[in-house]
Amino acid sequence: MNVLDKILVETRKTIAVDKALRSEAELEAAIADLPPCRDFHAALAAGDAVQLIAEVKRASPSAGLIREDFDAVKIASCYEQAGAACISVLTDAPFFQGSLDYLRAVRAAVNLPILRKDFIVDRYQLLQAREAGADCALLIAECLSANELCELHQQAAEIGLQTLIELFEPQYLDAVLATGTPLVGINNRDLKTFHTDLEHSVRMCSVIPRDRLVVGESGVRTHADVLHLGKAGVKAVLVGESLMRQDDIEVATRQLLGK
Ligand SMILES: O=C(O)c1ccccc1NCC(=O)[C@H](O)[C@H](O)COP(=O)(O)O
Repeated sequence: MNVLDKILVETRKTIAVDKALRSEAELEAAIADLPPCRDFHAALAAGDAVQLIAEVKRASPSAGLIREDFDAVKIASCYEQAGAACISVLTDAPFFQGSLDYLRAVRAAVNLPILRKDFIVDRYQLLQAREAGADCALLIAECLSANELCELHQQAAEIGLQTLIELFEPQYLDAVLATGTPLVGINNRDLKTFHTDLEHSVRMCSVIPRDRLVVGESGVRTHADVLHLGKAGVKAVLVGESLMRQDDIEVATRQLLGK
C-alpha cells in the first residue's frame, strides 16, 4: 500500500469514529444559521500578482515533524500580517498532526478565507469543515472517482463551501474540469512517491483552460519560484513546509511574496 492508500484507510476510520460522536443531522443543525462563507476564489483572483495560500502544517509523511514550536493561531496571524490571501489548515491527525480545533481557533483569530486541507471522501467532512469555520474544502482527484468528485463539489456548494480540486496525474484533468470548479490545484508532489517538481505546474498550466484559476501546490520555497510559476500562468501558490521551517514566519512570508 502506498502512503496515500494508507492515509485513506485511516481517514475512513476517523470518519466512522467522528460520526459516532456527532451525527450528520447534528452537524446540519449546527451549520443552519451560520453566516455565509468568505470568498476564497475572489481572494486569489485579486490583482495581477500571484496570491498566497499559506499553510498551517505541523508535520507531514514526507518531512516528519516540521515545527516543534507550533501555535496555529500565531502562525496564521503572521501569515495574515505578511499579506497572505488565504490560509490552509491541515486537519488530518494521524499523518500531519493536524486538527479541526486548529481550524476553529484560526477562524476565531484571522479574517482571511480558510481552506480545510484534508483527505475528503465523505459529505460528513464537508459539514465538519463548514461547522469549524472553513470557507473552502480541498478535494483530491487521486482519492475520488469522477462521480464522487462531482458529487462532493456539488454537496460543498449546497452548504456554501467552495472547493479547490487538486490533481497530480494529468489523466484526472478532464474529471476535475467536469466538476465545473473554478479553482484547480496542481500538486507538484507525487503523493505516492513524494517526488516534487515545480515544472509540473508549469507544464500543466498550458493545458488548463484560462477560465480556471490555477493554484501551484507544494515545493515552493522562494520569491523566484513564485515569479517563475506566475509567468507560466499560475495565479496562486499553496505553501507550507518552507514557511513553517522559518524562525520568523512573518518576515519569511513577506520575502516569499517579494514585499
Ligand atoms: O506533504 C506531504 O508529505 C504529503 C504526503 C501525502 C499526501 C499529501 C501531502 N501533502 C499535502 C500537500 O499537498 C502540501 O501540504 C501542500 O501542497 C504544501 O506543500 P509544501 O509547501 O511542500 O509543504
